[in-house]
Amino acid sequence: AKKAKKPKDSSNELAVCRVLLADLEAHQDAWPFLSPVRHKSVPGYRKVIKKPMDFSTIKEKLTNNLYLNLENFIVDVNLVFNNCQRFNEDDSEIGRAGHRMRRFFDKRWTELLHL
Ligand SMILES: Cc1ncccc1N[C@@H](C)c1ccc2c(c1)OCCCO2
Repeated sequence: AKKAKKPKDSSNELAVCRVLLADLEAHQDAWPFLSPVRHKSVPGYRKVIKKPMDFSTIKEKLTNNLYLNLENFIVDVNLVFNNCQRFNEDDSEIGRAGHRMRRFFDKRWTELLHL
């Protein structure tokens, strides 16, 4: 027989987003991602990265209710990490920080969702 699917409780999704963002910002490897990349100090960035994203911009969007659900929030967090992988060598300070932050995020949100 078909297993009854658990009803999705979306009421606390935005609270989960706030917890996840606070954890990302507090991480020791978050430093490259805390504020927007200033294209004047990073030559070529504006040309290569079409959709810049960073944790302070995500916080702003969360505060202004621009995320309708957890999915939209996760899309922006992954944009931070995908931009990082596109622009930075894997074997670089920022590249390594990006990989460590992505691993941390993936682990953290699956923990929170499996409570
Ligand atoms: C996430 C990311 N990807 C590619 C380039 C930079 C960044 N992050 C920005 C915030 C940054 C980090 C380190 C920096 C930097 C700027 O200023 C230029 C001088 C070196 O120090």
